[in-house]
Amino acid sequence: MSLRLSIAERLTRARGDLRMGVPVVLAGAGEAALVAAVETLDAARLADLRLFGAPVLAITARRAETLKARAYDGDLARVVPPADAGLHWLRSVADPADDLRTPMKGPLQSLREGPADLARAALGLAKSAQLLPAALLVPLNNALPLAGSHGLTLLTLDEISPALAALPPLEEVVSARVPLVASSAGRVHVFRPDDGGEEHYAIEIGRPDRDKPVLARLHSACFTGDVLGSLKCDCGPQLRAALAQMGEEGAGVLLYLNQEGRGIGLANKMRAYSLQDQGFDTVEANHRLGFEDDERDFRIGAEILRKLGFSSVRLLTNNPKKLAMMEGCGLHVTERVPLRVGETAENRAYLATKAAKSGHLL
Ligand SMILES: Nc1nc2c(ncn2[C@@H]2O[C@H](COP(=O)(O)OP(=O)(O)OP(=O)(O)O)[C@@H](O)[C@H]2O)c(=O)[nH]1
Ligand SMILES: [Zn+2]
Repeated sequence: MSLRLSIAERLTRARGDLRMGVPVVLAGAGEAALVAAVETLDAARLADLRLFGAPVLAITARRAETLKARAYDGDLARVVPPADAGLHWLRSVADPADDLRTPMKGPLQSLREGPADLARAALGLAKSAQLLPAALLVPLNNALPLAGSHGLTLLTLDEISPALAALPPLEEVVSARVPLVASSAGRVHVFRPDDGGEEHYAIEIGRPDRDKPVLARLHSACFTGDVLGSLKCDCGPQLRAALAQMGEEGAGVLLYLNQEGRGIGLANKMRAYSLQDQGFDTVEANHRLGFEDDERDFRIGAEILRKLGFSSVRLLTNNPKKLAMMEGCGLHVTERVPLRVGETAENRAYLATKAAKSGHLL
């Protein structure tokens, strides 16, 4: 018997560490580094990290573009902080909140030589912890003993990339009857991934025939739209309209996927909203933060539908990427059912941007 933790277990632990401001150790390809997320780093930890060597600051090419830093590594830049750079400087590189008010004084110096694999893994880790994608790396000579003696989580490159890309197996934990306004025959199923990550929910209306295409909706969590009735998006009306249509037809499945803010989390979505108040659209705001337009993993929806016994769907959506993903995951989409509701004066520009830049169908 071995009590050695699996990569999935260490990955989840590493996400928690970074969210608490605790560094982790990444090793591989003859290199190793202490890694900390800039967002959660404090001055004392920064000073401690510096005792191990000179840090490098990894940011995504998206963020580098805004800062006019050279991204020699393609999808990312390894920025060399000036010797006197403190926490404030690091935060200004990581967080675009003050880009316009106090622009960074450049030029930023980026590394051109040497491998960028550790930096890439560090950014993947920060993103998957729903933190700003900016990571401080301090090169190490002797990673293993250091991780062991300080109780730090150790991840190796060969295991981290496939683990970040993999879809953790999901299992249904429980389901129970919940009568809804849309239908008295509602049932909520809770699905839990085996890596301790976010749970997702399936709301089954009626008892859909597993041998026929089911009316289905993949809804991504939107706290502001779904719960608060925000006028900035169309999520709340879409959620209720989808359930109402399922109620009228007597059958359907709505997946409530906890991928807030197209996968960047509520804190980052609020950062994006602040940028939108400075004049950037929904896509530009994500990019300035260092994220892609859409960081969701759409495979989760297909996996849950399959687990529930469905193989073909009539999908309620205006997003062609959701259609392509379902087909790509082996779920047959027999029909796209448009879902255009909830346009307001406040979200008109947002919906127009989704149509123009993200390919949403009108
Ligand atoms: N990052 C970011 N996320 C947003 C913004 N506005 C809404 N969201 C999120 O966008 C997601 C909307 O998801 P959906 O309605 O499922 O998806 P969609 O891609 O618009 O596709 P359909 O509604 O199916 O046509 C939710 O997770 C919201 O929290 C924004 O300005 N920035
Ligand atoms: Zn929304």
